Amino acid sequence: MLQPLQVLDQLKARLRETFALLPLVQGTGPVSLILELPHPLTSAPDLDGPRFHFAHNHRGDLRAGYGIAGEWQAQGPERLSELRRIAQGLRADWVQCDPDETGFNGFGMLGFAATPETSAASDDLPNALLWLPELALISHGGQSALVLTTQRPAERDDVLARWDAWLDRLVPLLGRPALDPLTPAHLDALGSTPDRDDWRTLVLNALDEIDRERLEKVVVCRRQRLQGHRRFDLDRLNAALSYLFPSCQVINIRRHAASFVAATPERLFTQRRDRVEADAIAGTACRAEDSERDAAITLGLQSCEKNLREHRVVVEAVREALVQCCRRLEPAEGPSILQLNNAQHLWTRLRGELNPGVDVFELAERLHPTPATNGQPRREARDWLNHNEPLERGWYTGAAGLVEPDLTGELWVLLRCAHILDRTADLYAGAGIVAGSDPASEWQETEHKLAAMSTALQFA
Ligand SMILES: C=C(O[C@@H]1C=C(C(=O)O)C=C[C@H]1O)C(=O)O
Repeated sequence: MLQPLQVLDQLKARLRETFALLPLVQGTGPVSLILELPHPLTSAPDLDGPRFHFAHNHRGDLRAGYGIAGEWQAQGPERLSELRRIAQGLRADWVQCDPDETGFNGFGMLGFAATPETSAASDDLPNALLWLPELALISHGGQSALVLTTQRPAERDDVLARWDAWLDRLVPLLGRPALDPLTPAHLDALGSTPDRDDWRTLVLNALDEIDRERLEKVVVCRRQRLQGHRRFDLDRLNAALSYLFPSCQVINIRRHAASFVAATPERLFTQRRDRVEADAIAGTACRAEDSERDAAITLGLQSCEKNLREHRVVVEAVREALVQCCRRLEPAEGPSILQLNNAQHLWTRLRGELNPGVDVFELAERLHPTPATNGQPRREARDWLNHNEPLERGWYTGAAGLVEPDLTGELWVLLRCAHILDRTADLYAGAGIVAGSDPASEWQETEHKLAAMSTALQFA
C-alpha cells in the first residue's frame, strides 16, 4: 500500500502531466479534472472551511466536497426554478477531464430548507443552495477519485497553485485510520420547543383540524437542545452515525462555523438517466431489546390501522407526483419494514420511467415536501404549520443531495438531524398526526427519533 506522501507526490505529478489538457483560459463554465486515487476511501477528513459530506455505509458510497468553486443561492417560491436555470447553464459549459478513465465526474450539491419562505436560518445556510466544490472526493464500488474544479476563464498559474495547496492539505490525511470513539459523554438536555405541555396542545389542535376535515394528516415537530461537555468532533460524529445507522445517508454540511448533520433513512428520490426511484416512509414504532418482543412490535406496526393510514397518504401523494412526470410507473412495492436501531418504519418504494427532460430540480419541486414531513393536503398543511408550529424548521425536513453534470442525481429528506455549533446541538424530530393519534405516544415517537442523533453525539 502506498504511503500518503507517496500518494501526494504521485498525484502532483499526474496533475502536472494532465494540466496542459485543460481548457482554462478561454470560455466560461466549470472545468473538472478527475484523478484516480490508489486505494478506496473509508472516510473523508474534515478540513477547515466550507465542506459537505455524504456517506452511506451499506452502499459503500462516499462523496465529499471542500471549498467553493461556485455557489448560487435562492429563496422564495421560485427557488428551485432559479437554481435549475443556473444548473442548465453549467450543464452546457461544464468540461469534465478524466485522463485516468475513472468514469467519475465533477458534481454539485443541492440543498434547501423545509419551506421556500424561511429567510436564511440562524445557521448561515441560505434557504436554497447549489454548490460546486473546489475539491471533491468520490468513493464507490471499491474505486475512488479526487476531483478538482475551477470556473473559467482562469489564470493557469493561479489554478495550479490553488490545486497544489488543496492536495497538500488533504492527501496526507487520507490514509489515516478512522478515529476511535471516545468514552460516551453525558449530554445536558437544555429543553424542548415546544415543551411537553405545548406539544399536547399542538397535537390536539392538529386533531381538531383533522376532525373538521380541513386536514387529513399533518406532521408536527420539536427541537431539543443538547449541550456537551466537550466541543463536538464532526469526524467522530460522522463515524458514529455511519456505524450506528449503516443503512442511512449520513450528511454533514458546513459553510461557516456551524454544521448541519443528519443520518436519514429517507430518500426523496434517486434519478439515474430516465429512471426514478422514491421512498415513502411513514408509520413508526420503536425497537425492543429482545428479538421476540421486537418481532411482535413489527407485526403490530404492520397491522396498525392508524399507521397504515398515515403511510397510505404518503404513498398516494408520491405516486401522484410521479404520475405527472413519468411515462411509465411500476406498481408500488410495499409496505415493507425499514428497521433502524432506534425505530422501525413502514416503507414503500415507487419506481418509474421519466418523461424526457425531467431533472432533479423538477423532481424536487414535484415531490417535496411529501406528507411524510408536511401533511395532506400539501398547501393547507403548510399554512397550518406556518401558523401553529412554534419554531423555524430551517433545513430540517428540507432536502439535500448530489447533482451530476447532466442534472440527474439523488436527494435525501433531512431527518434525524442536528444543527451543531461547538458544544451545542439542536436536534429536530417530528411525528405524523392523523385521526386516532395520541399526543403522549407521538411525543414518545419523537424521543425515539431524537435518540438517533443524541446517541451518536455522546461519542463525538
Ligand atoms: C418527521 C420525521 O420522520 C418522518 C415521519 C414518520 C412518521 O410520522 O411515522 C416516519 C418517518 C419520516 O418520514 C422525523 O424523523 O423527524
